[in-house]
Amino acid sequence: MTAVPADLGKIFDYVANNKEKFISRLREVVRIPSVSSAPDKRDDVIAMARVTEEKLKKLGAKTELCDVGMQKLSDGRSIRLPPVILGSLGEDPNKPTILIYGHLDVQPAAKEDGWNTDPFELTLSSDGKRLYGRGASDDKGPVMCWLNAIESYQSCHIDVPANLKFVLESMEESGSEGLEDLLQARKDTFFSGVDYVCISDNYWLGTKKPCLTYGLRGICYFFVEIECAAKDLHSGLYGGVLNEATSDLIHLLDSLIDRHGNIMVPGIQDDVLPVTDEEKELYKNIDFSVSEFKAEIGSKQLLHNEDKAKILMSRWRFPSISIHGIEGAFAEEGSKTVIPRKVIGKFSMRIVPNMDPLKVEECVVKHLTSVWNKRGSANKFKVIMTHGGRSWVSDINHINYTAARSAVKLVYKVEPDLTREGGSIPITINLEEVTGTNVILIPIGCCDDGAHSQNEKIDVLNYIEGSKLLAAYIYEIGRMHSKET
Ligand SMILES: C[C@H](N)C(=O)N[C@@H](Cc1c[nH]cn1)C(=O)O
Ligand SMILES: [Zn+2]
Ligand SMILES: [Zn+2]
Repeated sequence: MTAVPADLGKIFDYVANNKEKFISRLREVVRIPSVSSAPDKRDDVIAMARVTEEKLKKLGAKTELCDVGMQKLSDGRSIRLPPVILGSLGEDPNKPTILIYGHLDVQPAAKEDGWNTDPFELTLSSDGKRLYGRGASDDKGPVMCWLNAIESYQSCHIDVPANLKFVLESMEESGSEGLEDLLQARKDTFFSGVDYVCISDNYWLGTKKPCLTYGLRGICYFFVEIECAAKDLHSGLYGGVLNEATSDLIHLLDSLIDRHGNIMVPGIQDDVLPVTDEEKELYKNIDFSVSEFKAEIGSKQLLHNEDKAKILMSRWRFPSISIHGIEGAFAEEGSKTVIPRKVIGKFSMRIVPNMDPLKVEECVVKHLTSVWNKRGSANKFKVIMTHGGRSWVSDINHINYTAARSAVKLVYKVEPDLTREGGSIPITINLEEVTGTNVILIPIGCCDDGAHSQNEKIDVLNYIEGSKLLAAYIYEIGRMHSKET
């Protein structure tokens, strides 16, 4: 392994010596419940953007809070979308320019969901190893790692060897509404002259070995709505006299996937590319333990039981459907005997290269309409795709990847695995298209961080070494770019 250059060594020491300060920085932002899917939390989402903008300004960045318009809610109301931060630090024509993307919004979280601590109060575990809180890993922790890295350069009086641009949005967890239009509008201004794009918004494949990620699945999110009455009804008085909305909905949802996880929507598999022999080879060498994976999620049996390649392919390169919930259905404690008047089923399909969200929408709407017509219920039925984002796969031979691999080796002293991921960052492919350059994902947290789940955390080690890693990535881009040009 190569030795750490002296300047980078100083930066690494600064990061290590400022661990408490950097943890406080994360604590301050976890405290803001910036849940993008909850309209009543919109002020907090906006506050989160403002607080982060101030932090960037303090580091000397030029910033702009961009208005991206209004959001139409399902109940007909409209509310303002949170602003997108565009920022830039450095404009030296002799340096490469890195565009950094991250998001400041989080998934919902409540103590009652089964959290052991307040989700919006960053809490250190008693052994001092883990930091619990919503957004600790997805994605406030990694965004703060960028700020920690920049502060470290500046405090050590070491020139940042690249110009940095930032695009920090606050609607990622809700389909990145408004961002694509902003990217198009600023294509020839803010987004021009970018040499590399870097995103830190995903996770290691395991808990011990770092990785770099070159692929993501896309996502198509659906709402299916059934209405059976003008008001909620007493099931003792009205049960047995009408088709209930929830039964109709469950019938529809059950038609989407079979017991083996096969998608039953006609046309969905048509565009999925066959697995090549070359691709099969890639899966053989990846460090992934099926038993550890099963233990982590606490599931006794997986669909593709002990087959490592099949499990990874099911997560990364085949489509899947997940049912997320039913709005309007009784879900609290106790035994309320209600017939809900209207229910909305929420499900999403993860999509893969060569699949088009519009075609997916067409297939799903056609399928559910056909199942609905066969059911012959007199209730009201509506299905809509609320957002659709494409998948993304990148070129791992680009200097962006070479620099990141070298950075991982400098910090973690291992060669990273190159992985794809089943999650979605819908704007990734747009960033690639708008800048016309390569995108890399550098994950900071571990696979067991519990993103979107109860007790989300980031390990102190990952947060601190992650701050070093991003500093080293900037350093390596600066070094390798000047050699290349
Ligand atoms: C991978 C990333 N950290 C993430 O969690 N993305 C979300 C994006 C999304 C899209 N619609 C709703 N959420 C995800 O993959 O679910
Ligand atoms: Zn995220
Ligand atoms: Zn997320």
